[in-house]
Amino acid sequence: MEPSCGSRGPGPAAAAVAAVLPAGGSGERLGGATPKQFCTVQGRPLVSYTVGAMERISWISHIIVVVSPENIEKMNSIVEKYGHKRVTIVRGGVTRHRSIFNGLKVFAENNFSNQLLQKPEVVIIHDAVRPFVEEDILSKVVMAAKDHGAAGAIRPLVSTVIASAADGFLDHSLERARYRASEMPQAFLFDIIYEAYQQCTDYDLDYGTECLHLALKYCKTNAKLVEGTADLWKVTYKRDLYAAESIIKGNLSQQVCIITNVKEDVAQVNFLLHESLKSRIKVEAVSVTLSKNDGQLQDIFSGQCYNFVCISDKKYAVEETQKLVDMLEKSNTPLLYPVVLISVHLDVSENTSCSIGMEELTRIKKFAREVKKKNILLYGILFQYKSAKEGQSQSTEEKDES
Ligand SMILES: Nc1ccn([C@@H]2O[C@H](COP(=O)(O)OP(=O)(O)OP(=O)(O)O)[C@@H](O)[C@H]2O)c(=O)n1
Ligand SMILES: O=P(O)(O)OC[C@@H](O)[C@@H](O)[C@@H](O)CO
Repeated sequence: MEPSCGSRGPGPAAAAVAAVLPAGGSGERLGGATPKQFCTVQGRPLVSYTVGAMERISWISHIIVVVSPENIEKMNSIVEKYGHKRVTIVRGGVTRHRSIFNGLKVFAENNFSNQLLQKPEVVIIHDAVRPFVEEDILSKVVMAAKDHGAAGAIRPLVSTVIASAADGFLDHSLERARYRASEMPQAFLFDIIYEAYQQCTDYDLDYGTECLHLALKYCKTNAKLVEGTADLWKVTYKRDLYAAESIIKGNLSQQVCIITNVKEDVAQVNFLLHESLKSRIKVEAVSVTLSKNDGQLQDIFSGQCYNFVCISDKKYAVEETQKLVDMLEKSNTPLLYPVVLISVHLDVSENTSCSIGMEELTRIKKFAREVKKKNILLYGILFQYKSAKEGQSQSTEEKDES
């Protein structure tokens, strides 16, 4: 009798999508006492970057992180520290397949927290140690899973695959162009992959490495293969962690948060700067009143943003800048990587003497020397505008030359 492996074909456009992130391994190939998913990059556990990547996608309703029993508390503290939402932590198994199966059960059976989550139409399965996953590939595999029942990201093989004979000599080699590396993310109609796991043998669960194979073997579902990007690789060896750190640093340097107060003309500068930067780097523009919105800024700082442009029209911008530095320090953002803080002081008045502006910049320069010891690179820019009738405008820029 054909297994009841769920219906195929296009589901409702707004159908629920959930993600299961297996994070229950011990990371033997990487070495060290800490399982690789909990190794920190820029002070933040690797798994948190992957959860964050999923959280940035609004149409993923639930994120199930599957960890070994001894790491449940650690995962809970990561979720709390980094403010992860939509996350349910589930107990892992002794193999990856068993962990994934445990993650799926939370939608189908009472899990240990007795919380039954709404069953999604489509479930994404993505290794927690593949932190560089973007919405585009996730959307592609989810749409393909809706139409075909299963889908998975693939990449060209780098090395040729060969088969060795029992005597340790070459038996044959595969024609590399005909084969692909199976990567993650993968996506499935929930009923198909859940049914497949329910029919799995212990051998499958203990020695298998391929979810797409289970859907084919037990639900006769040929997964749609989707070409993925180069950064879908899995952190497996130490070198992969170094590579991940280099990519994360590169990503951080491409993010800036523009902070202004809510006054109209300053907010206008915020808008113009955002528009001019957004085509080149990832920009977040925030208009807050520093003294009133600590919470909002704390969220930004704990969001691991590493570059800030603070635009102020206050008389003494250095006090505003000091407030930001204090909040940055309170946010426990690990300043392992230089934080760039550009303090832009807009001085729109009729009879501003340049001396006041220069005094201000000198104060900022002195402050910059102090905060540089904390790995915060502070720059001050002063924009002075004379009244329109004089038709003059001056801008002076002072950098910390120390
Ligand atoms: N019992 C297991 C084993 C692995 N995984 C997870 O499956 C993903 C991919 O597996 P792999 O790279 O093999 O991780 P490890 O098993 O930890 O690595 P190793 O084989 O080197 O020990 C990882 O996120 C890992 O945490 C899991 O959830 N449960
Ligand atoms: O075998 P490992 O546990 O190292 O990693 C799991 C990988 O096999 C898996 O993530 C992809 O190959 C896609 O199935």
